Amino acid sequence: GLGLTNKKDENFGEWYSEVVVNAEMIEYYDISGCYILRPWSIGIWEILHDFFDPEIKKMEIENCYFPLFVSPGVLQREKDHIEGFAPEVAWVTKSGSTDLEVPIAIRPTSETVMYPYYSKWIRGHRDLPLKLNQWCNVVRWEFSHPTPFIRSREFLWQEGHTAFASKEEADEEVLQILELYRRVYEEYLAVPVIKGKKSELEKFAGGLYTTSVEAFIPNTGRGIQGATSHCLGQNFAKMFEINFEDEKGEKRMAWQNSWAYSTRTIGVMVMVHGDDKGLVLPPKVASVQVIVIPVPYKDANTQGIFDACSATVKTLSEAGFRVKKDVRDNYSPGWKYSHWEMKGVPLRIEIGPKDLANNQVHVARRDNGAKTDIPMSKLVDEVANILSNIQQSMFDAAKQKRDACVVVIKTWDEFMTALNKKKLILAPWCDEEEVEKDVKARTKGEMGAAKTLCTPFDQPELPEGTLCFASGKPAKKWTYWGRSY
Ligand SMILES: O=C1CCCN[C@@H]1CCCn1cnc2cc(F)c(Cl)cc2c1=O
Ligand SMILES: [Mg+2]
Repeated sequence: GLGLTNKKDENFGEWYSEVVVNAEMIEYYDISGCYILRPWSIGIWEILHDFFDPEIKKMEIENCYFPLFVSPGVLQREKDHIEGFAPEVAWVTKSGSTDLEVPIAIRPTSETVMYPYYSKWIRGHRDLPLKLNQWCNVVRWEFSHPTPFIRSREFLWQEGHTAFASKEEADEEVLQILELYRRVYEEYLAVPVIKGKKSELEKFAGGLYTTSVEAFIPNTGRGIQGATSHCLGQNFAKMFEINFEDEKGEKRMAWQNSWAYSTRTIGVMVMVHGDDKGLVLPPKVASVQVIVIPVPYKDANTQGIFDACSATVKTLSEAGFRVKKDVRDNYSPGWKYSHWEMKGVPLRIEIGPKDLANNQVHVARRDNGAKTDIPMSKLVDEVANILSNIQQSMFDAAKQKRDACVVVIKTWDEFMTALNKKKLILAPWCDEEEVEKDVKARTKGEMGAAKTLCTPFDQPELPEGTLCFASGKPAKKWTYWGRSY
């Protein structure tokens, strides 16, 4: 039948896999860790792009496209950050039946592809700031459990790579981009996120500091990095000789940032909002916001009903809504209700003989199942109100649920209790790397170790004398901890 066989609160992993397939977002592919992204998910990706791309253009960031392939010499240039990643680099070793002289890597990220050319293009201070972005795919041959959207061997992302004359400019942009990532999650995907700074252990090793927006999946009790905005400092400038002559003729090294969000955003949205009837789409990212379904009854003015459906589609699309009608004659209305509920369409409009007679439509909300009648004369305004109410209430519900998972702790025992109850833990920490490593070692297990997720910019009051939950040393900051993806 049409329904899901797995329940979200019973077996989450199987539920998730079923939803992404039944909602026609994903098709599994014969190469492990790779997935087909069908229109229902690419439609979401396009809507997020259509928000983010104009925003970075306002910041005078330009799009470009660098090659997929990385020559080995260049990849090895960035010693300290790639050595840990080497096993996940995919290589082209042959063309046809002939071995390549030198194997070529496929980009897992594009620093080493782009920065030799940043070095060439940046000579004087007038060449700065250089601000480029690319929308592309990247390949990382990960071995940990693949999950559609969340962890795949190939994924789509945007990667921004910017270079400035001063640290101040770089610092400012890091936070501007992070705010855009917050908006992607909170204003579009209706997913609450926490803005913060990564610890020294969790940050991008090649950079100076890493900021991120952190989401949380209540069902698994795991945090997930939603998007990331790094200040690279002058580390890559040193390595790739990206320097410039300043106004005084002094030779200076550029200050750089890099930042990305990926198709992982879509998976987080599915996990947070989905229910036992399938996907639940926030209206702002729904490629179909309203589905119109005719409910003919015997021969009661069937043509009139179909005409009313067409008129409703016309009125709503002219008002700027993304609306479709499902007039297929080989499916019953009931089948169509389940089908479009599975696909998560925020609002269903039904038109039957009674609706026709009363010059009204009957609507059903996907998020809370509420049903009501709307006079045709008020169609546009009512649909607008309902869709914006759905968007807001989905965010509010997700935020309430996430906040209910947060536990503030002071001691190790409280930490372990909260961890085993799948909570998002806010703890006072001495900010020492050795202590973080120690917590990882002490919480190792098949569920994965606990780690820091971020140190939130929004710091609660830290009373004098508060001690670190793990080391007993004086605490320096409140930090979010938990298991993660
Ligand atoms: O997160 C971002 C934003 C967009 C541009 N890149 C940075 C850092 C990416 C870290 N990272 C992440 N994964 C990697 C995997 C690899 F195989 C290799 Cl060789 C390198 C890396 C790697 O540097
Ligand atoms: Mg990785």
